[in-house]
Parts: sequence; C-alpha cells; structure tokens
Amino acid sequence: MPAPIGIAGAGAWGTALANVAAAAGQDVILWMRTAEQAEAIARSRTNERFLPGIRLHDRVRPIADLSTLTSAAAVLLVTPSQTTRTMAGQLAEILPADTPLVLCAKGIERETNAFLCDVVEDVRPDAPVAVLSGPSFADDVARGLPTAVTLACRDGELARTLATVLSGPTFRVYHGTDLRGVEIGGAAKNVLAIACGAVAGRGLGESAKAALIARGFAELLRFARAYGGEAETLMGLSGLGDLVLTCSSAQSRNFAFGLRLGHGMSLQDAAAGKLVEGTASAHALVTLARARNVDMPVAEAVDQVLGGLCTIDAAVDSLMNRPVKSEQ
Ligand SMILES: NC(=O)C1=CN([C@@H]2O[C@H](COP(=O)(O)OP(=O)(O)OC[C@H]3O[C@@H](n4cnc5c(N)ncnc54)[C@H](OP(=O)(O)O)[C@@H]3O)[C@@H](O)[C@H]2O)C=CC1
Ligand SMILES: O=C(CO)COP(=O)(O)O
Repeated sequence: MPAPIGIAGAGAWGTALANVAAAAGQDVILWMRTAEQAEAIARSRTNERFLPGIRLHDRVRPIADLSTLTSAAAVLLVTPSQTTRTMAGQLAEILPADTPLVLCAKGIERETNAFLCDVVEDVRPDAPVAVLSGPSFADDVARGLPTAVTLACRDGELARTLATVLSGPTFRVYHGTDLRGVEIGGAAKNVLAIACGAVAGRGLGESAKAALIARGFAELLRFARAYGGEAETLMGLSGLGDLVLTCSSAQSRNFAFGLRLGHGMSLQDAAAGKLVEGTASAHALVTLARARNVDMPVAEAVDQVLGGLCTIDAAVDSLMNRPVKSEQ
C-alpha cells in the first residue's frame, strides 16, 4: 500500500503491530493520546511504559494528533475494548468513508452487550470493518518470534489485501470472511482464561486446567454458533489457538489475574494495574449467552466470582456437581 498504515493506540499491542507493519515494508503512523508521550517515544525510539526493551522500527512515526491518520490506507484500532465506541466516533470524523478500520481489541461492549464490530458499524455504517485476532502476545510479536493470526472482513478481497500488507517474515496473517466468528473467539477466551488462571492459582492441577480448556471451548463453540460464527473459524487461530495460549500462560494478563485471585488476592488488587479485558466482558458474554439459551457454565462461574457472588472454591464445586450429561 502506498499510503501509510495508521495505528490508533500505542500500548503493548499497538506498538508491536506498528513494528510488524513497518517490518512488512509499510510506513506507519502510531497515534497516542499525549504529545509528551509521542515526543518521548520519537526521541528514545522505545515505548518503555508498554513494551520495554523493544526498539521502534525506523518507519514508525509516533504522533499525538489524530487527524494525521486521515492519510492512512487503513487504521488499526488498538485501544481497550471499552473505548471502541468513542475512538471509532473520533475516527469517523476525520477518516474518508472508505478507509478500512481493523479492530484489534478483544471484548464486548459492557454498556450495550454489543459486539465491537457492531459498535464500529453503528458509528461508521458505510465503512469497511475488519478484525485481527489470534494467539499473539505483544512481547513475542515485537521480539520477532514466529506468530500466526487471522484477519477477517466481510469483503474477502479486502481481507486478503490487509493480510498481505501486514504479513512479514515472522508475522503470518491468514484471512477470511467470518468477522463474527473471529471476534467472538478473541472476546470469549479472555473470560475463560480467568477461570484457568484461578484454577491454577488454587493449585487444582494440570488435569483440571485441561478440562476447563476443553469444556471452555465447547462453550465458545456453542456461543459462536448461536451468534452466527462458523465452527471452522472457532477451531482455528482466533478460537482454539488463542484459547489455548491465553489459558496456559501467565504471560496473559487475564490468566495472571485469575492466578492472583486463586492465590487469594482481592478483585481490586489482582489486576495489578494491567488491562484485563475478561473482567470488562464477562457479564456481557453471559448476558448474550442467556439471551439465546446458550449454556456457558464456566463463563457464568467467572461472572459470579467477578461479581463477588461466589468464591472460586464454591464455583469449582458447583461446576463439578452439575448433573451428569452427554459431552456434546
Ligand atoms: N498485549 C497483547 O499481547 C495483545 C492485546 N490485544 C488486545 O489489544 C487491546 C489493547 O491492549 P494492549 O495494547 O495490550 O493494552 P495496553 O494496556 O498495553 O495499552 C492500552 C493503550 O490504550 C490507550 N488507552 C487507554 N484508554 C484509552 C482511551 N480511553 N482512549 C484512547 N486510548 C486509550 C492507552 O493509552 P494511555 O497510555 O494514554 O493510557 C494505551 O496506549 C486489548 O483489547 C487487548 O485484548 C490483542 C492481542 C495481543
Ligand atoms: O490476546 C492476547 C494473546 O493472544 C493477550 O492476552 P491478555 O490480554 O490476557 O494478555
């Protein structure tokens, strides 16, 4: 693409994606909220607050003026899920109507229980929206460790173009058209990862964790089917791939949050000042599930624990003592 790629949000993931796009040969405009931060990053060529020890690629230009993104060929939206409506609204005011917006956040809007793609389409009804998701820790990606993700857009040709533009030697982007399936995988796995972390924190063993991943995946599949996602998508990188990664590594903020809860830390302290998307999306996820009679006992248990309605031990007890049933 001749025009630069725009990235809105210079946290860990936005900064890693900026380097990825630059390594793929694109000029990149990396937007952040404050001029001080943009100047500091431009001067030091590192984002020490969010991605310490990683040098920013020469093709990345940090800026604090959102209107600079007007010239971008596509904009990646990489701010926390609950800021999507506000950010997409601000971008709608400055972007040409045909500039694609690629959602990179993983979540569901808490206030409305809306999927993030629907939020973006509410705000920019005629503009193309895509989703980028999959098993990818920002630090791994930024260090050039091999990573594979999925990019979906209803316009399959645009999905292919965007995937090609962002793919590089260590970052492989598959493409598809199942927008809903891809975004559901990313949003739901955060909630399930909290459960896996909590079980690990309580010292309940690897077998329990594997059972939770498998039963969590069954929930994810049921939920996605009820909301129009394709089963094949959920079995791929953005579904099973991201679920396995996030449910098995303390590098995940969602897993680490659950782990600290399991160790007995309070809900307030367990986030440790980090963004934990599963806490913002858990209630919306179970509300959507109930609305279509989708059984999601693990997600329900997480929501109960987060709401202070149940302890982890009681939640495990209740999951283990549900009536015996067929596995399907
Ligand atoms: N980190 C990872 O490995 C991955 C993250 N993701 C997803 O990407 C999204 C962002 O995560 P990540 O980059 O890790 O988060 P970080 O906490 O590292 O960074 C968050 C960024 O969002 C900005 N921000 C916070 N609040 C607002 C707001 N109200 N308006 C505008 N900008 C805001 C912050 O700016 P400021 O400094 O001004 O507060 C910061 O630049 C999440 O949905 C996450 O699930 C997806 C894949 C991998
Ligand atoms: O989405 C991620 C990896 O694919 C990052 O997970 P956490 O937000 O739990 O750190």
